Amino acid sequence: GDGCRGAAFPKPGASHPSLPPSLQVMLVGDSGVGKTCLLVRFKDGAFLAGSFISTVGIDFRNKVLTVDGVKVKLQIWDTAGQERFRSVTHAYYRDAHALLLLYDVTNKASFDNIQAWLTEIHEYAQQDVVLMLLGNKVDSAQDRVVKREDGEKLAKEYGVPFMETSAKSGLNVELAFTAIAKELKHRSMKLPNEPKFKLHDYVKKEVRGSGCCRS
Ligand SMILES: Nc1nc2c(ncn2[C@@H]2O[C@H](COP(=O)(O)OP(=O)(O)OP(=O)(O)O)[C@@H](O)[C@H]2O)c(=O)[nH]1
Repeated sequence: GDGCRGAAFPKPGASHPSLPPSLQVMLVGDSGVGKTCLLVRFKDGAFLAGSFISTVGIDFRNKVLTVDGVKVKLQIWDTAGQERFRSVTHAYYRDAHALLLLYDVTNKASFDNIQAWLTEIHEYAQQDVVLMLLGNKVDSAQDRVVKREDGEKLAKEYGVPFMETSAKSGLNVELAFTAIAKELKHRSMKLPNEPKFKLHDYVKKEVRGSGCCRS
């Protein structure tokens, strides 16, 4: 059965700390910011070029990462950014351990909507949800309208870790999901003598630039 889905983290101090069978990570943000492409890049290492097919409702894929020698199974929920599917996605927030909130650096409106997304997250997600802000499509340097500093400033204002990514070139995609997996793993398995993991510091491993020539 799937009865463990959304199970709470083990109690701190439990004698055998262990990870929940899977950790739910949800991708949210306006339609067209690249949520599906980011997930496909992470899962399959590919970029789906061509026509844009909007996600209908919600979709998910699993990926197992090895974090500090421990296998972490991420169940990644790809939500539809379109307004008409909002009520569907609202129902999933509660079970999310982590949220990746995306905007598109070539689309100002998607950036301006981040505050509304944060309000929605505040309303529907767990209070201790792990949150990260991603500015996607940095490969499109000529079309960029949202400056890196704008993203940084907004993220700082809300105390949210921030990175710029490209699903097209792959820039920082693996790093973003690894950061989330590490944070979730450290939260649920507090091993003795293990230094505290700091997500805000870890995101500084981010590679700067457009990533245009990497893929
Ligand atoms: N240049 C560039 N284009 C991208 C990138 N990521 C996505 N795209 C393009 O942006 C469009 C939308 O991408 P999707 O991943 O389908 O967007 P989405 O956020 O899942 O959209 P919804 O499902 O409607 O919420 C597609 O045409 C992609 O090819 C990127 O990193 N760089």
